[in-house]
Amino acid sequence: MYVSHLTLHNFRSYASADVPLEAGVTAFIGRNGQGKTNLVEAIDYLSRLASHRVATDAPLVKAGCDQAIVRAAVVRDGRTAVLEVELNPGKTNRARVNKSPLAKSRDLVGLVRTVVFSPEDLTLVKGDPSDRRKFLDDLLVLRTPRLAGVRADYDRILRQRNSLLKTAGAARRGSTSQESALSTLGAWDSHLVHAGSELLSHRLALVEALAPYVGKAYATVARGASREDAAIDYRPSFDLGQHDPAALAEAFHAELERRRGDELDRGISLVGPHRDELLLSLGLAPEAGGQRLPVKGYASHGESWSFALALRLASYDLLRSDGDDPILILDDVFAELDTERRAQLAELVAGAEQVLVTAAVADDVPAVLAGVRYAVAGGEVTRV
Ligand SMILES: Nc1ncnc2c1ncn2[C@@H]1O[C@H](COP(=O)(O)OP(=O)(O)OP(=O)(O)O)[C@@H](O)[C@H]1O
Repeated sequence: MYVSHLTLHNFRSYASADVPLEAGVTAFIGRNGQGKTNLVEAIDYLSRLASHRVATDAPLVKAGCDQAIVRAAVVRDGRTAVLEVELNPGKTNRARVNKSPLAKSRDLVGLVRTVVFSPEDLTLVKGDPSDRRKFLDDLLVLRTPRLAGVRADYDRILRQRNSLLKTAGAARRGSTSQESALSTLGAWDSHLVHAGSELLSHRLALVEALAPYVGKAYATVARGASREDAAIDYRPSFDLGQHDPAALAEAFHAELERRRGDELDRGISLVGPHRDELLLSLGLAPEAGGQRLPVKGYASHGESWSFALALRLASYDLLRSDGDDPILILDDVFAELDTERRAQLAELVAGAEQVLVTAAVADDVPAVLAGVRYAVAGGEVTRV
């Protein structure tokens, strides 16, 4: 799949932009703050309806405007579809495919699939567990767009349940009647278990599918490493028992019952996929003891970068194994890497159907990624 045309209206720094694109490599080159990332961010936004840089839509709309539009012609198996999203911060976003409105903008998710490498990727390794859960859930939704709804439901249920726990906990401490809050809590337990077990079972399957690709990618990116060195393991917040959905739901429910007192005391939900962790580990060489150590807190800066790249490359390989080449976006990433990792990454991605690169300095883009070049300056995008 590749984007053959990108049009922006009031998106980030662009009042308007019209950029024809091709399959293969395209690099956007320009000094800092000229709007290179804004272009690739727009394409990434179409794939997930979220940005890799900000958590809300407001910063994506040009300052002083109410609405932004991102439109892209996407070619897949020789057929072109025009995808469009209208961002209306504080109001409902709207999406269209070939000018026909979709019932929900969320229905657009997955029609174009991107894998983004960016300097922020180091937080996958060094950041909080929530960064790694988000990595898993973003990938889940790209592979199974229906899960965007399950994920949103789970977050909504969690917020409602947390506020109920606060109310019921306060009533308990104040010795006032908490009966009605507790009976409502029972209903929210069922909702949480229903959405949570579905999310959990898909995450477990995803980690199992992704793990071999992570090992392979790490061995390619980190010199001298073998494919057994890098591992990912899913660490749930309760003992799962069997992994089939019914057994997961039962174990989840039982744990909620068991932790009821703690949850009321603390006024938050302590069990469920929002408390799980994706553990990243590296094996030490046999002469250094051979045991596995978590990456966070132990790995060197270079090893951490290699792991972050391996997670992105593994995502790309997994999405490809589903039968469709995702669009690769390398946003400002070469400046972060040493010459050797730069060359390795470039070689690995050079054959992808479409690779979009941003860089402040043309020389930072390895020669193997020679392709179409655009200069980005002062809001103008010019082919060079
Ligand atoms: N909502 C917005 N409205 C207007 N301008 C914005 C908005 N969001 C970001 N900008 C501007 O866009 C510019 C940043 O663009 P972008 O992140 O694409 O830069 P870049 O060319 O990738 O730079 P770098 O090489 O530093 O990463 C900044 O000047 C910023 O002020």
